[in-house]
Amino acid sequence: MRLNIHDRFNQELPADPVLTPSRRQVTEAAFSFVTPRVPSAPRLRHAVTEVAEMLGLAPTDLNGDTFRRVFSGGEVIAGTRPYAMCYGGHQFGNWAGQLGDGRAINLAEVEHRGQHWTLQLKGAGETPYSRTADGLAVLRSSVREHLCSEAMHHLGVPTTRSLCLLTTGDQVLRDVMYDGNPEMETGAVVCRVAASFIRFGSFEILAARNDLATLRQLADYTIRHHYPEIQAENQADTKASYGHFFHAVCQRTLTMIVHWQRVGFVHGVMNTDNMSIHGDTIDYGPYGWLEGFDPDWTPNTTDRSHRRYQFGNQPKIALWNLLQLANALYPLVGDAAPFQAALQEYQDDFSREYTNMQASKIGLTHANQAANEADEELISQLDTVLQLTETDMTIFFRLLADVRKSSNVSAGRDFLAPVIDAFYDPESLTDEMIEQWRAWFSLYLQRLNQSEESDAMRRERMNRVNPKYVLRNYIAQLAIDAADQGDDSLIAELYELLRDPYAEQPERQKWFAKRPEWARHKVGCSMLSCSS
Ligand SMILES: Nc1ncnc2c1ncn2[C@@H]1O[C@H](COP(=O)(O)OP(=O)(O)OP(=O)(O)O)[C@@H](O)[C@H]1O
Ligand SMILES: [Mg+2]
Repeated sequence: MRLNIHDRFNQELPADPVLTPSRRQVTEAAFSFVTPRVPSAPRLRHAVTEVAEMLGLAPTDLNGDTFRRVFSGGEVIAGTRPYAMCYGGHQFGNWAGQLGDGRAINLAEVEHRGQHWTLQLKGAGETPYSRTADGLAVLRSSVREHLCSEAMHHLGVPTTRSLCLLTTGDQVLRDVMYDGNPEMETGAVVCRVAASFIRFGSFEILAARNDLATLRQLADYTIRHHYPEIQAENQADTKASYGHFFHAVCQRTLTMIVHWQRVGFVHGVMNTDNMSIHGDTIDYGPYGWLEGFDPDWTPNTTDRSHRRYQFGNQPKIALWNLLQLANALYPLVGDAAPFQAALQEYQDDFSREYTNMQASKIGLTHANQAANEADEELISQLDTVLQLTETDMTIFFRLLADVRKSSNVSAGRDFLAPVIDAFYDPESLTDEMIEQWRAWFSLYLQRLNQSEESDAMRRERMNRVNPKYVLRNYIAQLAIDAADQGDDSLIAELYELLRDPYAEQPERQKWFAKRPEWARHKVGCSMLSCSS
């Protein structure tokens, strides 16, 4: 197994001089060197050939002993020095001080085909940032992280990738529902891959400590390697470059959030330590997928009372998080204007991009123009009717593509036939609800009939925007239950399914189904805790 190692982060930025994993505050440093824990009996459970190829690995490497040892933490790649990054963060709206990679360990950076990738193990043991926890991860949460990273990538959502999932052979104690019933679970490690794992909190911790020298070093480093176009344009004016950097992060974050809302993804813990400066989705913890279309829904039990991170709040929370990043970068510039301008632009652009995305989900085209008022009305009314009775988001939008321009909505319920499978209980639709749906469909059909486009063409366009298959909460749980019994076939099957989420895949139609009743209140299917 050969990787083209080209480390930069741990070469160019200041290191913590202490080399033990003793828990501590780490100052004037961007990271600490650490050694991954050696697992007792590592076993490869699933690997992604496509990510391996992206890194320059051969498919045959995946089955080798070296691969198993390196990506379970048992062997350090020659010439590399693994490290944990120092960062802080705002958790649920409050400043939490130093957090850092408590169980993530960066192995190395790899250069392949002109691109740089950082390899990071999650769950490979203690670091100076582990605080009161053990540095480990369990199979349950690792299956979720591994499958969802790849599913999101194939949905077209910016995300960290996942190279592989291994179990360590060690047991890990976890209290899943924080109710005083801890149990032993199977330990696991995932290898994540991203351009870098620099987070909003990486800057916040340095600003909070007023360590402007390291803050500037980190900002310069990030711009130099990850936003080189900004450096090129602002050679003579580094202050301006920090503002441009912030602007670029705002725009990438915006893109990521619009995608989340498009596919019905709820992150669950949008703390600033879980926000990537690349606009990648990072930290697949208590995330979930909207099943019934309910903007108030959050899967995270820790957030049950405040619902800060519910689906409908995600755009606003991203803005709040960006404001924290602006505060952290401000001392480097000393002028609030560029930050305010970028935040304002985020809001303006967001509302336009969001409406356009929603319009595309119902098949409207605007030939590069913003949606007009009538279309906005159509979109907002849909939001209301979707919530009349429990209606599956993914299934509804996918089936909506089957509606014909010639449909007759004047009487009866038949006009709902194309989308009827999206309703959890079609019997619960009252006459009044039917009339609301009828009103919406009449407007919708009027709008569709303003266009010359054929039903087939519109359907094709809509099916590229509305996935057929997403990693429903209960589906992930089925894969976890099987993996817990040693059977990884469902992980492999779901990985294949989710590689092509917009395709019909008739042979896998059983996964195009509403959440079954048994999963409605089952832990892991509708409620997720942060215990992972
Ligand atoms: N089992 C654990 N051992 C040590 N530290 C942990 C553990 N679980 C979480 N942490 C730390 O607690 C903080 C918040 O955790 P959070 O759940 O956001 O992250 P995470 O799931 O561990 O990781 P990441 O953000 O890297 O995906 C982070 O500093 C994280 O490293
Ligand atoms: Mg995290």
